[in-house]
Amino acid sequence: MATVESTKTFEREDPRQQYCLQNSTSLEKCQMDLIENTLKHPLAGMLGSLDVTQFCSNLIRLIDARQILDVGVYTGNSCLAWAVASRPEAKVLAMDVTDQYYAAVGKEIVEKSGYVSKIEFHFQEATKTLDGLIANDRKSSFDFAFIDADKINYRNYYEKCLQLIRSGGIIAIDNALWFNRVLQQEKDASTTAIHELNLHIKSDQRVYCTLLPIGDGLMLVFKK
Ligand SMILES: C[S@@+](CC[C@H](N)C(=O)[O-])C[C@H]1O[C@@H](n2cnc3c(N)ncnc32)[C@H](O)[C@@H]1O
Repeated sequence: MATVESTKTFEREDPRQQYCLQNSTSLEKCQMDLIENTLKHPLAGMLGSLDVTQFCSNLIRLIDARQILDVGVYTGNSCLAWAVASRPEAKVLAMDVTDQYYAAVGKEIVEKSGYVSKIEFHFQEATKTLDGLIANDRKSSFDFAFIDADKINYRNYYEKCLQLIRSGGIIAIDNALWFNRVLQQEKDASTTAIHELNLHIKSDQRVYCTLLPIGDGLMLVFKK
């Protein structure tokens, strides 16, 4: 097993963060290989924070999630992590508007990892994939959802995932602090979308929530 290393600049530069990662469960070699390959990609900043990926893997283990939604594949870091963390018969439905990053960086590693049969990829607009699942009677049939795609659509992803998740299931929303921009007075469109979703979730009577300051902020939503 490879040791957990940091991926984001703010993780690499913070000794406290380093210590936490070094004393958390290690990732499998296929995950570390995928991370290393992704760090060479020009858009490596899109790679999920390691502490978030690691923590969500343990949530998946905790609730024994078997039907998992992954909104935003990029090179495959998050969907591979959910496939590793879940039991062999579990399925991860991974969606992205494009397969270009996955095809160029992650595909070969994921296909050799032994976990690829657990992942079903849908490369099109994520709202279309989620609407298709809702129309196909998959409401309340998923245990865990990870939202990490375009921020402007976060509210749409949240509402659709909430329909698809069962009572007692979890929705994890990444980048909930958006590099602390949610704290600033002036907000661009993505920051406003994230901030308004945080406020909406906080007052949403259908769920309990905790906004954690790990990675770039992780909003955890527990469906009542
Ligand atoms: C931050 S990256 C995902 C990172 C990944 N979850 C990880 O852990 O490394 C965001 C991804 O969302 C995808 N995306 C952007 N707009 C989208 C849309 N409308 N529908 C689906 N995916 C979209 C991008 O192509 C990109 O791959």
